[in-house]
This record gives sequence, C-alpha cells and structure tokens, in this order.
Amino acid sequence: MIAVHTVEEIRAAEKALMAQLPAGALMQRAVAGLVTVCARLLDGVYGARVVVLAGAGSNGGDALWAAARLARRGAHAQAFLLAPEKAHAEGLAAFRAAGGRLVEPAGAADALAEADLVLDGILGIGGRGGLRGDAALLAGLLRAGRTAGAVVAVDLPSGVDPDTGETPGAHVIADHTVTFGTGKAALVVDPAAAAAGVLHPVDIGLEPYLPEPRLTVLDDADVAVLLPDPGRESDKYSRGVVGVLAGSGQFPGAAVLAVGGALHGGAGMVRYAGPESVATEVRARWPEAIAGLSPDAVGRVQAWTVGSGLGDGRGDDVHAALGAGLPVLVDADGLRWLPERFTGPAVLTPHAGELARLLGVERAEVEARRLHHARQAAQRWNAVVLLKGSTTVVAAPDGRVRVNPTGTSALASAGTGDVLAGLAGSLLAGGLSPFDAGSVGAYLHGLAGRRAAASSGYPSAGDALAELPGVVRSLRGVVGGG
Ligand SMILES: NC(=O)C1=CN([C@@H]2O[C@H](COP(=O)(O)OP(=O)(O)OC[C@H]3O[C@@H](n4cnc5c(N)ncnc54)[C@H](OP(=O)(O)O)[C@@H]3O)[C@@H](O)[C@H]2O)[C@@H](O)CC1
Ligand SMILES: [K+]
Repeated sequence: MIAVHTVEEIRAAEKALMAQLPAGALMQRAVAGLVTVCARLLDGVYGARVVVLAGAGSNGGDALWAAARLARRGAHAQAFLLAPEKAHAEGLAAFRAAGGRLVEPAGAADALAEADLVLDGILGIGGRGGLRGDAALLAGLLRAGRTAGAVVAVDLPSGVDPDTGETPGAHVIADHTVTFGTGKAALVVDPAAAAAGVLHPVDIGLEPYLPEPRLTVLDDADVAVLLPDPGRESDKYSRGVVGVLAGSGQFPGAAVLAVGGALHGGAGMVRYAGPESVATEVRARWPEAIAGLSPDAVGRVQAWTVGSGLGDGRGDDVHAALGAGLPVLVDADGLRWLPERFTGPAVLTPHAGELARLLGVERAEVEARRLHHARQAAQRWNAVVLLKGSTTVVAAPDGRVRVNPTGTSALASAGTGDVLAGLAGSLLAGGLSPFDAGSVGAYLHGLAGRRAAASSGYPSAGDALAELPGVVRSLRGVVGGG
C-alpha cells in the first residue's frame, strides 16, 4: 500500500522527527536516497553532466546537496538558481565546494541540451500555484524535449499542487520522481500524477510520526486480503446474490457485460431484471443467470447494480431497486435517478462527464480537480463515489480516498464501465463495504484491462471481462487462497 499524507501532516511529522536528530540529518537522509537513484539512472557518475534547477527552499537544497555528492564522484555539475539571493545556503556552499558551477540564465538552454540528468529542485511541498518567470520557461524547455537527459523531480514535479493533484499552472514533467517520507496526492492523482514519471519512494524515518493516511493506493496484497473468500461451508446464497438492473432494447450489450462482470465478482448468483428481449440475450451468453422483468419479480438479492445502458426509461424500476433498503451500486443512466441523499450503503460510478452533470459543473473542471469533485459528491450524496478516468479515484463520505493504481487506457472503450458496475456490485453483494467494493472492483478491472491489452493490443470490454477469472485467481494466490 502506498500511504499518502498532506503537507500539513508531513510538516508536523518532520518537526517531531527533527527534534530527535542532529541539524540537517533529515535532509541528508533524503539526499542519500536521491543520489542513489540518480547514480542508478546515470550510465556511470564519473563525467556525467548534471544540471540542477534550484528554487528558494529546501527542495532546492536537496538538489544542490545531491549534485554536490555526484560532483564528488566525478560528475560535471551545474546549477541554475531561480532565486539566487534565497538559495539554500548550506546546499549551495556544498555544491560550490564540490566544484559545481552556476549557470547564468542565458546559458540555461545549452546546459539543459547537454545534460545527462536534470534535477528539478525548483519547488517541493512548499510550492503553491504554478511556476512563473524563468522557472516556467525552464519547465517549458524540458517539456519541449530540449534535454537528452533524464528529468528527475526532487520530491514532486515542481509546480503541481502537492495535496490535490491539480496543476494550477506551468509545471515540470519528470521522467522520475524521488519522493521522501510518504506519498503525496500529486504523485497519484491526475493530472499532476501524469507529470511524475516513475516513482522512487525514499524512507527517511517519518512513518512513526505520521497519522493513519486518509488517502491510500492499494497493492496486490491489500486487494488479495479484501477479496471475498468462499469458504468450504458457503453456498450460493451465503456468497451473496446480486441483482442487475441494466441494459435496454437500445443497449442490450450493457446487460450482458454487467451480468458478466457480476458473475466474476464472487457472488453466488446473479439475478437480471429487464425486458424479455434483453433477458434472452443475457441467458444466451450466461445460462447461469436468473432473469425476471422487474426488481420485484426477480426474487431476493443482497445488493443491486443499477443503471448501465438503461437508456431513458425504467425510472420506476430504478426507484424500486434503490428503495429496497439494500446496498446499491449506481452507474451511468441510473445516476439520473439519484435520491436526495443515500441512507444505506451505496456506490456511484460516474465518469467525469456524468459527475460534471451531477454537480452542475463543466467536465473540464472535474478532470482538473478529480479529488475535490469526487470527495464533494461523496459527501453530497452520502455514498462512495468511484470517479472513473485516467486515475480512478474512490472517495468515501467520511473523507477517505483510495486511488486505483491499475488503470489503463486500454479500458477507455465502450462497455468496460458496464463490466465494472457488475463486478463491484457483485463484491457488494458478497459483503464488502461500499468503499472496499469500489476500490477492489476498480483494481481487478484495471488488471483485467492490462492483461487483455497485453494479449490483444486493443482489447474490447469482452476481452477484459474474459481476463477477470485469471486476475482473481492470481491475486488469491498472493494470500495462498488457491
Ligand atoms: N518535509 C520533510 O520531511 C523533508 C523535506 N525535504 C525537502 O524540503 C522540501 C520542502 O521545502 P520547503 O518547505 O522549503 O519548500 P519548497 O518546496 O522548497 O519551496 C518553498 C519556497 O518556494 C517559494 N514558492 C512557493 N510557491 C512558489 C511558486 N509558485 N513560484 C515560486 N516560488 C514559490 C516559497 O516562497 P513563499 O511562498 O514562502 O514566499 C518558498 O521560498 C520538500 O519538498 C523536500 O524536497 C527534505 O529535505 C527532508 C525531509
Ligand atoms: K521538485
């Protein structure tokens, strides 16, 4: 699991830890980690050309210290100071003492062009707002590919907002980010996360001083533990029965895909509610599914998945399913029938356009501020909100968030959302909380998409669905579930 903390939490932990350590020791831990990663990225430190972009704070200090250490190992180090009068004094002294040279603004483009490695130490967790002036120009040169070297961001790509994952203005796009102590939202939530490149976490001993994280990124082992485990005594009812209210004459495939997702999420039985013409297609593909015309007609279920491909109609059926007092997952067209506020367990699975409509804002605003809008909607409807997209964000009404790490552009195709709705609804029926069902569903779905992409290049929703059993099997193997 990756834990993510806020700048405020990091600063408090840093203060507590620093009180136990000699002055400067914490920065030297960070620098040691940074140098190790840089040395690994360089094809030999001796003779390598390293260019530092150093801002006014400790982020610049880290970068100058690291360049000093690389210079002592034979690197040719140059630094561009963005605020020369405020540059980190000890870092700059160390840099100079190691033979590092300062570059004038006029020489910056040439230095970058020849660099083997660029250390972005303009702004770290103290950064607010986008880059301005020379910093913005340098970030523009890096973005334009005017360096052949690897761009290594120190702690964060400069100019992104640490706590929100927003990019309020010009910012660096890095190939690698070496980050200290704990994760930051900007490293896992788009659009900022897209600027971070490969993450290299460096442990500087902050963990004992940090609170329980409100934002996390699950990994295989976390998800394996959360998966429902059908024990020896379980039967189809105890494994959970999920009702699927999806599809229409116009979109019958949505029902087929949602039922398919539901059948692969661990529930013991799937009951489909919908018109006979669609039910016929569902049964033809999934003979194990039971079908009825309406939520009332299908029989008892433990959770409902509602909305994929419903089209305009069936508001009464949606109300019946949402009013049954059971855990519900609401997707796509079902989102048009939301109650004022949920009083029971609920998951909403909008994409950015759907969430924008729900909140009465522009889609671009949701894309730019994914964390903010997912959290806002979770509180507004008292439901877990799974905002689909480049980084899927799962926000709970109590403020906890999980960011899904398995997302893939391979899943940006028609029908994949229907599979996810069925899958996560099935996990709900299996007894997972809305927060777990949403985050585990997104995780499995992403892995299935990746596997499908590996075997077919441009996978369809059906290809991803076909990979789900293998994904679940291999994850259950992680905890020895077999
Ligand atoms: N925490 C830890 O555990 C550890 C932290 N460490 C390192 O310290 C870093 C944090 O250092 P930091 O606090 O000095 O802040 P940093 O990001 O360097 O910049 C602040 C300066 O930038 C300025 N400024 C702000 N926005 C701006 C803008 N848009 N454009 C231009 N300027 C802007 C701001 O000005 P002000 O807002 O004060 O006027 C201030 O002068 C952290 O990321 C990590 O690298 C490690 O060494 C050890 C462990
Ligand atoms: K930085």
